[in-house]
Order: sequence, then C-alpha cells, then structure tokens
Amino acid sequence: MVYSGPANLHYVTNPLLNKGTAFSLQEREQLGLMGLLPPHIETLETQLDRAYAAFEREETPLDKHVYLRGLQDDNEVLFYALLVRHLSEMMPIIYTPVVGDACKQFSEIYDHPRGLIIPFPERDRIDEMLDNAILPSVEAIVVTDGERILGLGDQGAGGMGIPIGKLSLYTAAGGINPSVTLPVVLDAGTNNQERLEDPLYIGWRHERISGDEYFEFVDLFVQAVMRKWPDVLLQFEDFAQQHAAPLLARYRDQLCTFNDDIQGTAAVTAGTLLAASNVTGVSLKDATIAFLGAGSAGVGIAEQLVQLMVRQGLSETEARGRIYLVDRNGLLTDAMTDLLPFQKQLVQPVDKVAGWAEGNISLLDVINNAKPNILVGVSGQAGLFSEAIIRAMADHTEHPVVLPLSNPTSRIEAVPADILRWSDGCALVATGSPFDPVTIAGNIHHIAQCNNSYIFPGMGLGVLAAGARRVTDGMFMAAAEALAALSPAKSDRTASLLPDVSDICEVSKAIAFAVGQQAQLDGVAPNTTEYDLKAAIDAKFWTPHYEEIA
Ligand SMILES: O=C([O-])CC(=O)C(=O)O
Ligand SMILES: [Mg+2]
Repeated sequence: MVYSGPANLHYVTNPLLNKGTAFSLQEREQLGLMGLLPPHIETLETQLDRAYAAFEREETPLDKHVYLRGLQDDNEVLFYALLVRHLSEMMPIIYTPVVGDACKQFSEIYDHPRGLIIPFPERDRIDEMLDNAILPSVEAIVVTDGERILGLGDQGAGGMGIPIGKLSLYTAAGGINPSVTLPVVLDAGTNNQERLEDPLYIGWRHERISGDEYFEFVDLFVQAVMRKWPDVLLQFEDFAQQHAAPLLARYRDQLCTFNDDIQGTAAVTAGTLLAASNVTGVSLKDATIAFLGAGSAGVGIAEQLVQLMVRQGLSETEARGRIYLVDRNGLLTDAMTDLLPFQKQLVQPVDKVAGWAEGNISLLDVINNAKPNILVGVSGQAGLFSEAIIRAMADHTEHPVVLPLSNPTSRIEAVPADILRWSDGCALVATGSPFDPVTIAGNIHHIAQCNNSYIFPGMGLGVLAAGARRVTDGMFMAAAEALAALSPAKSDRTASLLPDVSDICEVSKAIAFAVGQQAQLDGVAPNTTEYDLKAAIDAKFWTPHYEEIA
C-alpha cells in the first residue's frame, strides 16, 4: 500500500528541511506541525549546546561518529553548524581516521539511507535510481566502488562512508550547499571474505566483477549522470589502482571530473613540499625524492612534482631522474616487465642503479645511494619507515622532509614522534591523518595534515563558482600554489607546513579563486573579472543557517 499520510511530516523527517525545536510558532501553524514538537522554541545556538553535550557523552570515537551521522540524517543545518564550530575536534571523527572504522563496520552501524547505492545487477535501472535521489538538483557527486578504502582495502558497499565524509567536507570546508551533493557507491561486489560472510552485510553478496564488465558498469553510471546532470562535478574516490588511472583518462575530457587520490593527493603534497622548500632552502628543482608505494597516489604525486620541477627549470628527463619509486618489488626500473601503464614513465634506468644492491633495490638502498632529501610514504603499510630508514635520511640531509601519508592512522609508515626522535628533531613531517604536536628537546613541532581535504573542497567551490566545464592539471597546480602561499611556516620555521584546520574555509576560498582563474586561462570556464570571480565564490559559499519556511 502506498503511504497517504499527511505531507507535513516531511518537514521534520527530511534532514534538509528539519529545524526541530527551532521551527517558529508561525511555521508550526502553517506547516501543520502543532503538537509534533515540544512547546519551547529554541535557537540554533541552544540546539548546538545540546548537540555538543550529546557528542561529548559518546565514549568511543566510533560512537561519536555514529552520533554525528545520526544528527546529519536528522537535521543538516544543525549538523553543519556543529561541525563548523568544532571542525578541528570533529574532522577526525567524520573523516580520517575514524571514517575508516565506520567503513569497516558500515553494515553494523547502518541506520538511514543516504545517497545512492547502485548494485551491478540493477545496472539497467541507473536512470531511475538517479531520479530517485530526491534532490532538486545535484552539483557535486563523490563516487566510490569501495575497492581501496583509504589503506584498508576492499570494504565493498561499506565504502559509502567515504563519499559521505568527503561531501561533508565539501560543505563544512568548501561551502557547498548540502542539498546539491550526492554520495554514490557503485556496488560491483566485494572480494572481502569477512564482508561476504557477515550476515549483516548490506551490499551485493557477490565477488567483484572485473574486466570489460566492470568498465561497462562504470560507463553506464557516468553516461546516466551526464544525461541527467551534464554540468555536475564528479569526484572519483578510493578506486583500486588498476582502475583509478584508466577511469580518469577515459572521462576527464568528457565531463567535469577528477580523481581525488591521484590529483587531490598530488596537489596537497606538492603544496606541502613547496612550503617545505621555503623552510629547508632546497627548492624542488634541486630536490631528490624517494617514494614508498607506486600506486595511483604515488604516481599521481610524482607526475605533479615532475611538472613543478619542469616549471622551475629542469628538463622533463632531469626531473624524472630525480624521482625514485619503490614498491613491494623494490625500486621501479626499466628492466621490470610487469609494470602498470601509468608507472612506466617513472622508472630508473637499470644502468644508473646497477651496483646499488644485489637483486631488488630496497628503499634503504635508494636512500644510501641517491641521497634523497624528501621521502613520501603512500604504501598503505604500517611501520615501513623504520629507524634505519629515517636515520639514513638524516645522515645525508640537514632537514629531511618526511611525509608518511597512508591513511588511516593504523596504516601510517611511521608516527611523527618516532620520525622526529630518530632524526634528532631535524625532520619536517606532515602526515595523511591528524597527529598531535611533538615536543623534542623543548621544541614543539606542529604536524601538518597533508591530506587532500585541503584541496578538494576548494577545488569543488572553484569549479562550481566559476562554472568550469573540465578540471585541468593546471587547476590542480594552481591549487597547490595557493595552498603553499598560505603556509604558516613561510614566516615561522617551527610552525606547521600547512594552515590550521580551523582556517580551512579561508583556505578553500583562496584555492577556489586560484582554481577559477586557472580554469578561465585554460579556456574551460567563462571569463570574468577577478572581482566577479571573488563575488561568485562568496555567493556560492553556503554557511549553516535556518531559512524561514513560512
Ligand atoms: O580520505 C583521506 O583521508 C585521504 C584519501 O583520499 C585517502 O587516503 O584515500
Ligand atoms: Mg581517498
């Protein structure tokens, strides 16, 4: 039987409309809410006090996550007002690291529908599903297939936690109205046995589809999105490395799209390294860089750094010669036959490295021979930056820059306190997940969070405010440079390499401006004056507040 109850209920059940106790008397009368709400009419301020107290009562980080997600599903204005007010405290709860646990336990904590979960067997009904999204219009989508969730691997449909968390930051940090954002999971199955055997598992209980069938499935989705919302910004997130780069290559010229793990992570890392070079005095063109991890994130960062080094005057060959990628089989060389296509540009000639080791060349061999001053970890493996590795870095360089970027915290290559201890406080450290400051010999070292969350909210704001039709490499370069320009370490060497999380809205606006200008230069957005671009960004920037409904 189709529900035919009163229509007024949706004002208190739709989180985009609900104001709870803040509905005015007039609204209560006109919308048919009399008696549904307690009589005392409250302000958003009072609601915030109650919500924060409830948040504090929750004991574990995952409980706090569940509380905040519940609030989001109940009343989005209140959720965002709370989040914006306590961003430094709450970002680790709705985003990395706690969102990792939320994805692993997504089926256990599942409560409300949010966004779309599109299962492979229903692939001929995607248009209908997009129609069901019940949002008046959609401007930003974050999609995952759940195969490489942070460093936690295949979480199947539980990966939905990631698009939800990313889009929460689109709003809290990038000012995108939540009513135009849509999280999506393409449920292509899972190869995670634990999930498949979990009686509570919410996803399609089937091993992952692969090959042509997989790419055709993604294509059905992208084509349906382009039919329904041709101007939408589509962010790909946490796809496995064998899919991420080919999907980006396939779609980047068809619609406004980017891959956050390849391009967003690359831009924030480039911005962090530009900021670090101000502190160390070693510019990127004079740097040598070692990577642990040669997946889509590592290669994405390396390619962005090649571009930056070329801009600073190196030839492309010289730039590539300064970058060493190490994965589980050792240093990538041109003698290897099983490399993925996107890795092949980033190999070292075997002739150059002959004699560095017998057999595979390890990260330690690379450090001892190439003497890098920058070390980037994107391996997804905890603990691989050992004491020997960090000490070898510090032996060759006065201020080694060490970026253990794997998320969540449980996957980090080394914790900042160890890196600083092993380098006698000389290293500059930034991490993918948040860390408290470290005190060494009386000096406080602030640890920047080198996470794509500094980039994608501003990228989204810039794209949407400028009306960009495509996302170019230049726009990511502009974002990286705008971020570096805001580095507190520019004027104070002991300060964090990146701005404080509490300043992220201002960072996003600055990035949006740089991105919008670059989009115009690249011919993918209509030309405007700087004044009009700034005004468009300010006008687009949504802040949580209640609209009068009646
Ligand atoms: O989500 C994050 O914290 C950063 C990211 O994209 C990833 O690790 O996949
Ligand atoms: Mg990601």
